[in-house]
Amino acid sequence: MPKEPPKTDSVSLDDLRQQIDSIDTQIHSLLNQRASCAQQVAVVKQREFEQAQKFESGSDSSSAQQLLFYRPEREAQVLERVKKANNGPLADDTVAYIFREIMSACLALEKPMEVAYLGPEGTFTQAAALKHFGASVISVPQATIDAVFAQVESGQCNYGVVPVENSTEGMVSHTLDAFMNSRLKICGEAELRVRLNLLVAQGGGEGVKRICAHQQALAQSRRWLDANFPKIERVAVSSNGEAARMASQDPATAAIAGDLAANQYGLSKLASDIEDQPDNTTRFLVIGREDVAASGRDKTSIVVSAHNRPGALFHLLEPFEQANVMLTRIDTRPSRTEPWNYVFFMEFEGHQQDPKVAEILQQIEQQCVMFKILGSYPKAAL
Ligand SMILES: O=C(O)C(=O)C[C@]1(C(=O)O)C=C[C@@H](O)C=C1
Repeated sequence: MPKEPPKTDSVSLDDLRQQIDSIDTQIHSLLNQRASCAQQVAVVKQREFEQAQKFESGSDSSSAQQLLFYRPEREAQVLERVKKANNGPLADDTVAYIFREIMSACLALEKPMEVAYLGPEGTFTQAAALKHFGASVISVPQATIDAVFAQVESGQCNYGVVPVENSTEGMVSHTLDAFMNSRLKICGEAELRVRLNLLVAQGGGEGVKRICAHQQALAQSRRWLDANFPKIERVAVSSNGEAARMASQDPATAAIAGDLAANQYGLSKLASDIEDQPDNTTRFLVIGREDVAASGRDKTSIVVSAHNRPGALFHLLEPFEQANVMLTRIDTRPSRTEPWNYVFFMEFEGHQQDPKVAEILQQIEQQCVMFKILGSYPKAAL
């Protein structure tokens, strides 16, 4: 329940502004104290990394140490803590968004992060990347999901963001397939409420001959388009961002895209919220090269191929029931090794280091011809 605003009978506007100025001075000073702490954290991480390397070079251990500035599990814990401790009047999510940006700025002082995403600029994937990492990262557009994987694999970008499923249209099979041939790990997830607009160049709207969008956006607004523009040609293009770019250059082209793309290309809205499902949401995965430590609110994703025998799927699911662990998703994809052979993408609650989850993983591995842990990562906190 929002709190009642305090009584203001005897307070003047000047008094209140003076109070705000004084609070801002304190916030400002605290922000810089926090930033300076983060700078010291970076020095400590560097020192610990060098010590671990020295120790390793003296032993025959082959585990490659990495210097990690971005700590997804710590960020998730900070966001959960501020939400829990919040007494208002600001909403929990609002407070979390503010702290998201504070951490993003602090991390950029430790090390500027480059994050590849499925572009071009203005896509929902870019919006998801900024929502997850905050605005202080350098976001680097890529033309395809494979290119996002390649940028992170080669080390050119620190992390990547790719779409994985939509609440109206289901899974993004290309992303699941890309994991099959990749050594990258899932380091996080982000959810984005996808609000679609019909966009045209400034001052346009008359004489629209085609509506361009990614095929998912066309599918997500199909009924609205049938009702409002039944006779206008629909053209599937590589992304909504690309559709927006095309609309900005041609008054006969309208685009379906989100607010980020509308702002990016200076387009006007002919209509907003045109998605057929009012809670249309897309889920994205953050990919990186390292395993993530447990945050206390985690998920684990695996991809497996079971021995081809009766009850195979039943036996894969049984350990979850026995351990009372929530399976949050299961998808089937062709294995691409031989016809009519399938792999299962499974996602469930808990971290691979939790003894309960470790036991499940062991049981599943015993039943599989192929078994791969894609990663354990914090549940979306925003
Ligand atoms: O705690 C750390 O390891 C930090 O680097 C500090 C901090 C933060 O600003 O709170 C910044 C970046 C990390 O991703 C996590 C947290």
